[in-house]
Amino acid sequence: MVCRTPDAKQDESPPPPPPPEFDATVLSQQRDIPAQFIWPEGEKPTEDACEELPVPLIDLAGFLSGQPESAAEVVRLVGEACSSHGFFQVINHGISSQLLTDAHRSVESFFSMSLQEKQRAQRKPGESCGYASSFTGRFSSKLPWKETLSFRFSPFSTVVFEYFANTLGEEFRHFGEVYQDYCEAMSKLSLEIMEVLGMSLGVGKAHFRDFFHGNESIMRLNYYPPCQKPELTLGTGPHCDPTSLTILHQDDVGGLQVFTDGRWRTIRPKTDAFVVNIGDTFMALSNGRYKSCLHRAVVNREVPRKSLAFFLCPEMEKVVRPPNGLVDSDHPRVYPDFTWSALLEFTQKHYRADMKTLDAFSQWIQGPVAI
Ligand SMILES: C=C1C[C@]23C[C@H]1CC[C@H]2[C@]1(C)CCC[C@@](C)(C(=O)O)[C@H]1[C@@H]3C(=O)O
Ligand SMILES: O=C(O)CCC(=O)C(=O)O
Ligand SMILES: [Fe+2]
Repeated sequence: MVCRTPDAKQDESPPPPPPPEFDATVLSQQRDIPAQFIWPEGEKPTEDACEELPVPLIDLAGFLSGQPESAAEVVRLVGEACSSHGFFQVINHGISSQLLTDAHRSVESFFSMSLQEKQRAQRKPGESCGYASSFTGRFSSKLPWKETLSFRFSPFSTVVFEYFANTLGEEFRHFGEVYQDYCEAMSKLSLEIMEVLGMSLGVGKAHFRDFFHGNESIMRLNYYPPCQKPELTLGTGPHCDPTSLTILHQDDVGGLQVFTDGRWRTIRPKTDAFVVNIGDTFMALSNGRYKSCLHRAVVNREVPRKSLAFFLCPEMEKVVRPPNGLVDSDHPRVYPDFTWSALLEFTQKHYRADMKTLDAFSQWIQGPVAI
């Protein structure tokens, strides 16, 4: 593979020095926010974005219990949503409300710890897992107003449980238990959704479920502290998820916005629903039929916001290629073969994920070095 460096994407002029640290307890109180957190004019939050985006609310009960008529309706609604913007919500998904409550409580207790304690899990440069207080060491401008804790999940292992016990210590055992259970439930739900996606694309129930059977996924806890200048910054900047399928649960605060039909609109939180969206890797697997859509998260002056994101990803070295049924003379291949390990490395080392990640990556893996 011949690699070339993608075009410089930011920081054309020398940026001011980054703030030493994003200590939420200090920064949330400040009337003025450091320059590195101020986003450019065209990317700042817009007031009209509070309008609600109508995304289908899909009741999975009938599909999960094998009722053919409900299943057909689920398949139709999911297919429609994924062909237009790739976002939908699911209810009656089989995840217990107790597990969700525990998962949100644990987010609260983790991020309420002192910066020093959280930094025991500090994310290392070039790695996608660990604790990050904003991305002060990683990017030098357009910093997100958030803290995150990310870790890997793979079925048939206790990798999440071990991560908490080994990285943070025995006293974090309980977090490990909660998130091991949560990730197992998310992986199961994502494979069920893969059945729906396979049926809606006409390649059969098993194709994508089998493809993701041994997934190597990422779980991310997002914590957005209050900000005294929310109109100047973003919690998560505009991006399409490079991963395959995202299952998001947001608390009742609100802040998720999606860009469709030329404008930003909000997906309001619903306690009993998960927000599901197609990521770039699934867009490639569907040969461009299903859309990975631009979204972001805004912050507010008053209260912290929490969200739990499970990013379904294929096994690292599995070739991402659409099934034969989705490729023909009317539908030639849109993206080259690639592995998730290469795309992940691209987003961690060479390119800051945005709305063009997949196109930039496709060029990068195919293109010769430009001299
Ligand atoms: C593989 C990943 C990279 C990011 C985390 C997962 C899936 C989504 C990506 C991300 C959230 C997209 C927005 C920008 C980003 C830098 C962020 O704000 O967190 C992205 C993640 C990352 O690179 O850490
Ligand atoms: O917190 C949210 O609502 C969205 C977060 C997000 O898009 C992400 O982590 O990829
Ligand atoms: Fe996202």
